[in-house]
Amino acid sequence: MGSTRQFMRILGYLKGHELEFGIAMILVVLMSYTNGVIPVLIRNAIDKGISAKNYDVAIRYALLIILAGVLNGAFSFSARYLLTKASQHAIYMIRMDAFRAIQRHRMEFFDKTFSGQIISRITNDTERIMAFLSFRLRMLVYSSFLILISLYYMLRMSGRLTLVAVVTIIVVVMINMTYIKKVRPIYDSIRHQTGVLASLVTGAIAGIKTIKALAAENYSLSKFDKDNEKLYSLNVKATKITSIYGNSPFLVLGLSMSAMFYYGGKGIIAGTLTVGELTAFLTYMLTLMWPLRALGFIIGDMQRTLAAASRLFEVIDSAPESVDAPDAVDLENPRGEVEFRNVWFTYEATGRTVLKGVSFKVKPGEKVLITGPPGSGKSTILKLIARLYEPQKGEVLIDGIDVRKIKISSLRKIVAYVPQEPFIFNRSIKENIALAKPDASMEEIVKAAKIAKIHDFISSLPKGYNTVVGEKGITLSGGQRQRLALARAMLLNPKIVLLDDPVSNLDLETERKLVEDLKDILRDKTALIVSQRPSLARIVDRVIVLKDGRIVEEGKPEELLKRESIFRELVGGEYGG
Ligand SMILES: Nc1ncnc2c1ncn2[C@@H]1O[C@H](COP(=O)(O)OP(=O)(O)OP(=O)(O)O)[C@@H](O)[C@H]1O
Repeated sequence: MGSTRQFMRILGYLKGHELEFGIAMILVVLMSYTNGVIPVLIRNAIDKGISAKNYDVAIRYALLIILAGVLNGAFSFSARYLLTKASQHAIYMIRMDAFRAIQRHRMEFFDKTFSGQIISRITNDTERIMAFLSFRLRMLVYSSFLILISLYYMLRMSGRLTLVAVVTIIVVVMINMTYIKKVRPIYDSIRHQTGVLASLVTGAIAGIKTIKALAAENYSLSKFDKDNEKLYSLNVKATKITSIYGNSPFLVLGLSMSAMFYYGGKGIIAGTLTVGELTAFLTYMLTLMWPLRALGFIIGDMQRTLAAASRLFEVIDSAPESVDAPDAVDLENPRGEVEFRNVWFTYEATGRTVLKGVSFKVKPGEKVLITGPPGSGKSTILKLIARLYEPQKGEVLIDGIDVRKIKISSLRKIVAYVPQEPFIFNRSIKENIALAKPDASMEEIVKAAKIAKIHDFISSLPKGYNTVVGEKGITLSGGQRQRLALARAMLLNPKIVLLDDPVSNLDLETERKLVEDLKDILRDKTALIVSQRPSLARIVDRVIVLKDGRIVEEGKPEELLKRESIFRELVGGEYGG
């Protein structure tokens, strides 16, 4: 039942190309006919032409055989073209749907799902559906009709020989289905193992500096060797099964042809069968061999195509339709006030409660430093304001409105969130800055870069804003990455800025400069900065100290430093320098 639904849903993606698909299927049926009729033509050529010594008739049938072959080729070419075109379009639509759905998914989905699995949905699973629509379905229809047409003509010639053919058909299809069942898990392991090797190589390349620095090449090599060996053994195993099962249908064919010779020969001697008819039977067996093997393969593999479809559709269906609540509002002219009211939060992936009744209020334009030991929940606070996650209990409010009631498009303009390790895409600097507003003018981009104080650096590059950064472009230093991320955040002129550890991994001098500039960058903005670095305390109005998901201290930095405080302990003697 579920399978039929998946199947119909796949076919549904052919919308707009139904005519091409329909014509292609008719052509496939015609293909089966032109192929299935050839043995009959051969029979006639022999019986009515050669045996009757009527060469004109023999030549006429020979020409008809050629015509059938030419038509078969033309039908095959057109059907393949039309089907591939229609199914490529269907796959294009499925991929778009899947990608759109993936983007709509909540952060919890990415916490729980391996990225490799998501990639596999969009690549392997769609490929499988594609193969089904363009190739397997064609083969299924072609083989089924060819078998039916052949059986029809065979039955008209000899019931006994047809019985031999039917037994052969059943045995060959069953051998191929068994083969697929046996070899499938091995091919799955091969695919998995190839993935393992690929990720080992990726890891080794990404971590090449560390590997070389630690002289860990041999360890890396022996790990690779072990997995490579596993892949080798699996391939040998698969080849063994393929050799056995790949050849046994020919043995069955040989036996059945011998049976046909036996019964057919007897028939010819008794005058109940003609030489042409026996030749036609033997030709049918040879013609059917390939379609029979394909049929076994397709039937054996059908369930997997449907499983791939159901995995893919699940990713599509489980994505929320819209992140906006029906009564969500646009927040015009925000003041920039942030408030947490008794917020409790647990990450679904681990079930750990990381915020336990957090309440605080940040006034418009106020700058707050959130500090505390590692893992105390500081970054989580920022993620809740940006609504990457939602609290299970309590409320996060902006200007007194629950963030869940603010349209996400509006929230993204008001709140700029710069994560701890901002991702730099392998594109131009211009595109990297304009991520949140791809149609931003050059003026806006330059303005944002100037605010983040990275304009001078960009201008000094030979290709300026068109310089490609990231993996295959120039490599940015830690400070430059942070500033690029800040420029990206400033582009929409947000009222609230959330900075997650902006100075981690920076050397002291770069840190000093960035902190100094942040004073300017954050002017007129509400800012929440997560950091354990004391330098940032100099530019904030207030400090919130978090420990184990609870606020344990709050106050002006200079006041906290004067008295015995956790903050003073955390900062030690570093503050003020
Ligand atoms: N996506 C996630 N899924 C599950 N657990 C998470 C996730 N993100 C963070 N955590 C866990 O939640 C706890 C709080 O994390 P958070 O990043 O908020 O702490 P933090 O105080 O910012 O830490 P640090 O200073 O080390 O960055 C940590 O124990 C962390 O391991």
